[in-house]
Amino acid sequence: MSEQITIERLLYGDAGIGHLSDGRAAFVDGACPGDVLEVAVEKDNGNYLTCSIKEIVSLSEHRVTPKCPLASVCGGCGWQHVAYDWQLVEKRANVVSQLQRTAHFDPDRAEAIVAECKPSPKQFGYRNKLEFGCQIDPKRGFLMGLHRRGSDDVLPVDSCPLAQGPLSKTPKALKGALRYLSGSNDLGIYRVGVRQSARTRSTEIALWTTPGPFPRATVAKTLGNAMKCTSIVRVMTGEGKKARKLKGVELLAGDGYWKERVAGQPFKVSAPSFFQVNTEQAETLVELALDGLEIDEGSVVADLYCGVGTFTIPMAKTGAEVMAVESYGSSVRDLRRITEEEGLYIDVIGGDAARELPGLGHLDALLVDPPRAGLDATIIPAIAAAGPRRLAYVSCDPATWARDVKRLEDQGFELVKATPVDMFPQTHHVEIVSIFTNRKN
Ligand SMILES: C[S@@+](CC[C@H](N)C(=O)[O-])C[C@H]1O[C@@H](n2cnc3c(N)ncnc32)[C@H](O)[C@@H]1O
Repeated sequence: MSEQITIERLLYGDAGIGHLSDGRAAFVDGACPGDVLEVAVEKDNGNYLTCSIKEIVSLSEHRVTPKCPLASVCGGCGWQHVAYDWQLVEKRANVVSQLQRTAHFDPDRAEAIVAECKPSPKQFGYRNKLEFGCQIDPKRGFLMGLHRRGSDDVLPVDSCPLAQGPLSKTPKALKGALRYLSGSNDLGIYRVGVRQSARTRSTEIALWTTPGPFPRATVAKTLGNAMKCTSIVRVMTGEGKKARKLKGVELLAGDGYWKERVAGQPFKVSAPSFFQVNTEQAETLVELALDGLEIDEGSVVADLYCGVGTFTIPMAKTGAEVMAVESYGSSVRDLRRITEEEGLYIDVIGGDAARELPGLGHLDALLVDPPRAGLDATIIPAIAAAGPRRLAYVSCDPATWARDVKRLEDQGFELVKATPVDMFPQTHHVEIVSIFTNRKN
């Protein structure tokens, strides 16, 4: 049985939402706001229905033709069929809606606080990194590709239009070389990451493998012949559930790190370390956060979840006294190396942010940029106790961010500005730079 609906908006995901005549919410993958669709119910999830498109009655004015022929099946970008200006509108609307629903903001306050979404200078060709899943198929042999939408299956691809310049064409070259290398024996490669900078020309291939014998010289030679790169490394981790546990990094050829420049600042990044994938928009994040923190020479500040120091280094260059906390060893080592090379004094602390914060004493300003899960509940009172006059919270997940906004406001902070930044055009993802003042200061 099918029914006609109009799509009202996009969800924080790949689906659009409309309502059936009985009032129930219908989530429709691949829909665009303004589309009039004949849809069929595929699954009743209790408070919403998953529906599929049976027929397009009329197309929305916000629809465009996707650039990539695999856009409807690839898990990489679910919004390619939506015009870019409308993607920005929907991203901002998602942030406003989370403030209302999760942080219980009055609609007028939420609208006033959330700025326009900052567009990415590049709508395609913006990614400095591509990551491919690999598997050995009993019939087809070694497979490498992106993830098929809604599954863990590998979708073989030859190129990706989200990647910058020559990086977009690397899947084809790499796939051929790795297929050749894996022809006679399984090398245990389960993921391949390639980072390439448009600014420094540095290109690194990282092969993520399980431990075990590995023909290092042959792999280095074959990959080096397949594509121009400045570094090739093997990252060894545990197997299955232990895949997050890093067992070591082996240099196969070249530098052993990837080089990028953000706002003139060079960074040398090891393969396992996190780095923002849209370099130009990383500069927007830094600018917004530093503007909001209002720090200057002599301020005592901290950067929690600091990674390799995207925010830490510019903070230190203001002349402020900076403490930086990061739990991942590879990033801690990268930040210490940059700090030394730049001749900066930064107290780089390797450890858990919630555990380390109480030991940092009083702070004039604080920046937090946690992973998707947001802030651990135990860190919120410690942030209040540190007493920063200004707090910048950078987030990649509007739902956990809005939860934490509520908790921070309950502890005496006031959200004064939130700017969505589009780091990931053609996808539902959005980054938020939010600034809080401290009512107790
Ligand atoms: C979203 S990234 C941000 C990194 C950095 N601010 C940047 O922009 O490049 C989050 C970082 O938090 C680190 N992290 C995750 N959990 C942590 C914890 N409990 N304590 C400290 N750092 C943590 C991760 O390793 C990662 O480097």
